[in-house]
Amino acid sequence: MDITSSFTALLVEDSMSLGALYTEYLRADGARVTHVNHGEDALNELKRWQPDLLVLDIQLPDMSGMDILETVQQQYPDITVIMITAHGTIDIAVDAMRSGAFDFLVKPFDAKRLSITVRNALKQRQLVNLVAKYESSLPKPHYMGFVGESLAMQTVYKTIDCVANSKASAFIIGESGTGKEVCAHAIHNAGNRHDGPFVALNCASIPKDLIESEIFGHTKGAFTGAIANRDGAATRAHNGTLFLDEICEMDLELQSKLLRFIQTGVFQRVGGTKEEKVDVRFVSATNRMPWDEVKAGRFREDLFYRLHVIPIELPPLRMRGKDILLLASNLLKEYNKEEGKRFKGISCDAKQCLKSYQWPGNVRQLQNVIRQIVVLNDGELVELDMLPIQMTATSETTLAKVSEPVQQDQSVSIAASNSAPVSFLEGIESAGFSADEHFPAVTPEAKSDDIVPLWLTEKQTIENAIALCKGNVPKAAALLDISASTIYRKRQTWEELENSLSH
Ligand SMILES: Nc1ncnc2c1ncn2[C@@H]1O[C@H](COP(=O)(O)OP(=O)(O)OP(=O)(O)O)[C@@H](O)[C@H]1O
Repeated sequence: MDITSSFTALLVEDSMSLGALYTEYLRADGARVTHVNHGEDALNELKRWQPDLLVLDIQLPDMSGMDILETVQQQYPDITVIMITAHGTIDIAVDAMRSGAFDFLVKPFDAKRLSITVRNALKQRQLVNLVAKYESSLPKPHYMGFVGESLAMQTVYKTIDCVANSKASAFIIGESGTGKEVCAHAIHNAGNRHDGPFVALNCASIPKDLIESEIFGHTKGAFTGAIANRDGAATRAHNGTLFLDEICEMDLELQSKLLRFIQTGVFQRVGGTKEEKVDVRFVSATNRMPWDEVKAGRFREDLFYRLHVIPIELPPLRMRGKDILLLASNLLKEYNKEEGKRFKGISCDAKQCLKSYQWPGNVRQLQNVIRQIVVLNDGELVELDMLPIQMTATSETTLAKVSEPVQQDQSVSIAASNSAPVSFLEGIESAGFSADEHFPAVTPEAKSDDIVPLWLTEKQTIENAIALCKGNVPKAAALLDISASTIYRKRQTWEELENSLSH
């Protein structure tokens, strides 16, 4: 609808005769007009409905028009305001324009003068609306901590916008490093709970026997080491968001306690007898296929339905097209600054390689690659030979597969078909190398004692990295191109393996 041919106006003018006259002028211009004489009445009207146009006298019997303008600017910024002023108050009218009024009219004025000002105001309003509509339809290159303007990411941003204010549980799935934690923060920050707490709990990194107390808290003496009462994540997240990362790693027994809490908002601390009630919005994430976990009996079906109300799928980086270069440029700028380097851009060859690589470790891996380039090289342009060797090898796709088993335990993780798990040797062979070129052939003389189980080799590699990083697990994880939680998970598995071997 053309706003200039039919619009609503609220006229605030204390003189009955002038009010009637201006009402006539405005009606002749196509307005549906409501006229009030007092500031208080104007504020009450604004609470009930918002006009396209507010024609506001500066001097009112009960308050200044400037006070009403201030309220309108703060609470109803979309309303276009025209001030009406007497000769003696022109300075105030100029101030009003500085405070956001569109224009002012000096009394007395005729119908034509009012009509021109109203037309201009409505045209400007129409243009502002048009620009806002156009801007909202443009791809956003940045959104709530995300960088990316691909269609796949725009869909994610739109979903987050839609669900942010809801209390419905959101369930984020995506490969490791795709930004699931960024997404959880975005849901919290974009919604009406953003002033409340955001509490994240990694279900994979907390030992099994501590996780219940981490979620629900404990009372003093509940178990050895519980020397005082302690709030859990549920209490701390009251009126905010509780982010359950790697939810599929949660112990089945605890899943049933969590289910009750999600259904009722009520829980008991470990060792406690009192029930507590909180108001929490749940956001969960996993890099596994949750339904596969349900089918395998590792994830409760009823819990799945409670948490999986709004699914949000983060696409792998290799599916995000131009976002790869957008992210790479952003990271290059950021790391340049941090490391005091002078890189200005990326060569065409290097761009090509970045675009065609499969990125099994997703954005986290891209961060590591760009960081390595910036730290290890000098120059103004990122050249092809600065990229890690596995990226520049001729068959990038296959080599990406080769690196995958080292990335993380992917036996049931989400992976596109072109990066399905392959064993290390399979990968080497399919990359066009014979396994013999890389490893001594297994001759009859080879003793079985010489062969170390793969998990032990992996354990040694990871422990070496942690030692080199002086015990800093997140740093070691970043350099190993895996998530810290993968390390914690693996530690738990090794412990279980070692226990079973020693018994
Ligand atoms: N679209 C993006 N734009 C900018 N940074 C991103 C984006 N996606 C991820 N990141 C960054 O990549 C890193 C990994 O992201 P995040 O921890 O959210 O991934 P994840 O999917 O939760 O990984 P994991 O499953 O291994 O825990 C973080 O430093 C995050 O800030």
